[in-house]
Amino acid sequence: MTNIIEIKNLNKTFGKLTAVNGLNLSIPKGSIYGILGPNGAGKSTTIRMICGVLTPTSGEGTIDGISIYDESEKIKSKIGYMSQKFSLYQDLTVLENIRFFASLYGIKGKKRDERIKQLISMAGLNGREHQITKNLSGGWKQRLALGCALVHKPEILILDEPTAGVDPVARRVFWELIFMLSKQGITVLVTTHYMDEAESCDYVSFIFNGSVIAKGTPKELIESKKVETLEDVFIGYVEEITGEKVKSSFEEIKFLSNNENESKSGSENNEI
Ligand SMILES: Nc1ncnc2c1ncn2[C@@H]1O[C@H](COP(=O)(O)OP(=O)(O)OP(=O)(O)O)[C@@H](O)[C@H]1O
Repeated sequence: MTNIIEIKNLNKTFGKLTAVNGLNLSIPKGSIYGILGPNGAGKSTTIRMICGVLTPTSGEGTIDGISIYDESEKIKSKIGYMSQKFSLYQDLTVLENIRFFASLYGIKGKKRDERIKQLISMAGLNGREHQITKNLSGGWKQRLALGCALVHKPEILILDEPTAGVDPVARRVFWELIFMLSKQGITVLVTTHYMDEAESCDYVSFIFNGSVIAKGTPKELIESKKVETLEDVFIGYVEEITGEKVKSSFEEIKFLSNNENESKSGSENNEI
């Protein structure tokens, strides 16, 4: 199987902080590849280096054979990127947003109009073309952002927590779109904190402290740890590395919040 993304021993430091530390990733063409990891693990920093917008401190990386150091313009034409913030112009209409993204990639005239029609239909936005973006619900904004990310027909779609803050129905619809795009041959790289989404990926990598600590298909990972779910695998690795029981820290949180509640109700009582 050909790997469309190859990352070897990638590092990124910000001053004294090492955000990405000897990271390796091999992403097969046409796959849905999930990156999981706690907050601050280095997921977004890795993605920014893959997209060619952040220069690595050291290490190697190629996107479809193109070095991430040399030819960021060529890389950008191959990648569609969507972040959790959606990067849409809130005061523009649906159509104007897609047109704007098309103009960024130099897509004009008949080709642009045909492409916009396809994307509106793919995202299920028919009838909403002239709505102002800020009036759309989170789920519609998300699908519009996906349409904008696909306007230049990229081979790779990179999604950084694309479903953060949208409701379960919108999440399901969004993932149906991802599966459809994957069937069309697009490689999808997605970061997520949702384990059900991770289990929908062909492969996943767990990132912790800037390094990949485990990778494989969801099934392989679950079997290797002899547990029930990917969440159990994830928690197992975090416990192994930190030497701390995640369960007990949840208990501590519960204990703390109970105390907080007690003192809150106590102070309310005092006020009465
Ligand atoms: N431009 C920057 N300057 C300084 N530190 C940064 C910068 N960007 C990221 N970091 C730090 O690098 C570390 C990794 O951050 P990153 O955003 O890659 O994590 P993440 O895994 O995407 O987290 P999250 O799940 O919260 O999005 C964090 O400690 C973060 O504060």
